[in-house]
Formats: sequence, structure tokens, C-alpha cells
Amino acid sequence: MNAQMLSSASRTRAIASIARFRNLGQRCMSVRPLKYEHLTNTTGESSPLKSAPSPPRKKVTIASLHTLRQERTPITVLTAYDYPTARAASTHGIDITLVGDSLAQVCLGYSSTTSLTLDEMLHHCRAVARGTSAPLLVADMPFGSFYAGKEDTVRAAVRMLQEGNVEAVKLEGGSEIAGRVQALTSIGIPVMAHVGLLPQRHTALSGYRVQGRTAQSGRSILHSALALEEAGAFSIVLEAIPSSLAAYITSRLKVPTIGIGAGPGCSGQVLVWDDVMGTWAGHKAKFVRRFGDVKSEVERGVKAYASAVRNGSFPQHEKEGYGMDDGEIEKLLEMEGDREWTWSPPKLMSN
Ligand SMILES: Nc1nc(=O)c2c([nH]1)NC[C@@H]1CN(c3ccc(C(=O)N[C@@H](CCC(=O)O)C(=O)O)cc3)CN21
Ligand SMILES: CC(C)C(=O)C(=O)O
Repeated sequence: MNAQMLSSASRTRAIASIARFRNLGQRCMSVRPLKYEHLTNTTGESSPLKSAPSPPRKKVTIASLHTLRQERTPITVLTAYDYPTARAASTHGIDITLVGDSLAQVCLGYSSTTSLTLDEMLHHCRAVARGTSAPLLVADMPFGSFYAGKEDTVRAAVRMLQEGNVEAVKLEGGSEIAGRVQALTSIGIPVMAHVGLLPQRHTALSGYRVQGRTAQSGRSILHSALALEEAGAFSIVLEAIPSSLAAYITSRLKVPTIGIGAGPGCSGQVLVWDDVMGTWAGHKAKFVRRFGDVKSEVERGVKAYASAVRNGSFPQHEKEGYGMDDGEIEKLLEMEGDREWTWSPPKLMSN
């Protein structure tokens, strides 16, 4: 959706809602109307599923995130990797849906995020975009897709927006990538930065380890965050850093911080879908809290289905089968010369 597609009344509202961050000039603007009564998904396509009626949500914009930060209302961020997870985030009040490159591990079975290609990421972004309406849709630029220089970075980010249908990109890295972040934000591609523990560099960092525990390393993360804000990032993820450092960085920035393993002093929080739902069977970081027990429910469902098939209680002809028109099976048997064959639905077994 762009301003040309809006009615003149909503166009006026859209223009009125253009918001700028203090000291950030034109780099962080939103031209979305403040009130979206009828939201389409971010691809503009209609969704195959109609959800139950629920109160319409306003579209989340960079400006509305800034307002949440000012009001000290925590920003909720959750990863999604496909259409149903995107629908759930959209329907149940998440502010930002992130197609994280954790996709590599939790959905695709790679041992780390460095294996994920841009094309694989785009395939999942498109599915998530089809299920996303109100949340702002952000996706990780995969390992390697923004390393070769500004031109490559812009080309890859344009693909994320045009082919992946996401609204913003997230890049892992400190002040060393500020030039590339600036190259994106200067042409209107919104960037979420990501400092602290950088999973894409897990080998160089000798594992997934808390960062910024000393004054010197903490200061280096702070200065990276400031440089990335200066480069136009609209928000910064702080991963696996001490809570006090994260709270201090948050106080020094004008843009909202999103913490993961960074304590309660951030402007918002992000977790990986599978960690929240309890479906991730791999290593559980200290910062993870499980809010659902989908794994047990999946186990129960799969076992119950397999056992119902094996013991013949599924399917039941009356409930889950289809009938034939009267006399037609007899006619068919006649034509086949197979008058001996008979069949009657099995009797229900009592449990
Ligand atoms: N399921 C899942 N959740 C995630 O949050 C996540 C992924 N996968 N994959 C991509 C990255 C990798 N991340 C990780 C992975 C491990 C730790 C971890 O184990 N950290 C140690 C720190 C120990 C220390 O230095 O003191 C921990 O025990 O919390 C942290 C972040 C975050 N991302
Ligand atoms: C955990 C979040 C911040 C992320 O980067 C991911 O999902 O890959």
C-alpha cells in the first residue's frame, strides 16, 4: 500500500502522520495512515483464511513504535517463519514480527544461522508477509548478504523488500557496518540494528557468549549503538549483554532498544517463536522463558493419531467418510462381474 492507493481523506491523514525522529532528519519517516480500519496483509494480497472477527488493530509504524518508547510501553517482538506463525503474531497483538535468521536452526535444521541463503530467507519472508497485517514486518539480512560493500547491501535489501515483501531489514554488526546502514537508510530502507552477541559471528566469537561484561567492551557496544542510531537505524536489538549496560544504552539512545537477554531496561523484548512455544529441542539460552508447551501437545497429537490409525478407530465411516449414491456400488460390482464382494463399515471399538 502506498499513498497513491489511499482515498484523499486518508491521504491527508497519512501525510499528517509523517513523523520524524528528533535529530534524525528525513531518515526515519512513515507515510502510513494512523488509523487503518481495514488492514490487508503486507503483500496487499487477500489471505486464504478468514479469521474470527476481532477488534481491528492499528498498523504499527516506526512513528508508533517511537510513541511506545516515549510512553514507556514495552514493545513486543516475536519471530515468525511461515504463514501460521505470522497470523498468530498478527492476531494476538505483537508489535513487530521478525523473520529472524534463527529460521536456519529452528525451521530448516542447519547447525547455525551462517548456512542460511538470501533465497531461502526470501521464501519464508513471502509466507510471513502473507500472514502479517498490523505488526511492522522486519527480516534479518542473512550472513554474507551485506558484507561485500554498500552496493551489494542495497541490492540484497531491495530484494528483501520487493521479493520478500518485508517493510524493514535487520543487520547484525557494530560501528563497522554503520556506513552500510547509512547507505540503506539514506534511500528510505528502514534498518533495525543488532549489537552485543552476534550469532552470525559465533565462530569468530568462539561461541554464543554474553558480551559487554567489562567497561571497555560495554563502552564499545554503546558506541556502536550510537553510531548505528546516527546512521539512521530506527531501532536497535541488544542481545545477551548485562542488564545494567542495556538500560544505560537505552537511556543514551533516542530510538527504541529491543532486548534479548538484555534485561528489563530495554524499550521492548524479542524472543524466538520456538523458545516461547517450547518447541525448540536444542540448547536453551539463559534468557529464554517458555510461555507455551506446544511440544507436549504435538507429542500427544502425533501419538494419538498414529495409534488411532493403527487400532482402526480412525477414520470412522459415519463421521469422516463419504457415502456412495444408492445402489451404485452394486452396479459397479455387477459391471466388474464381482458379485461376491461385500463390505460393511467396521463396528466402533469401545475404548
Ligand atoms: N532457538 C533459538 N533461540 C535463539 O534465541 C537463537 C537461535 N535459536 N538461533 C540463532 C541465535 C543464536 N542465539 C543464541 C544461542 C545461544 C546462546 C547461549 O547459549 N548463551 C549462553 C551465554 C553464556 C555466557 O556467556 O555466560 C547462555 O547460557 O545463555 C545465546 C544466544 C540467539 N538466537
Ligand atoms: C533472536 C532474534 C533477535 C534474531 O536475530 C533471530 O531470530 O535470528
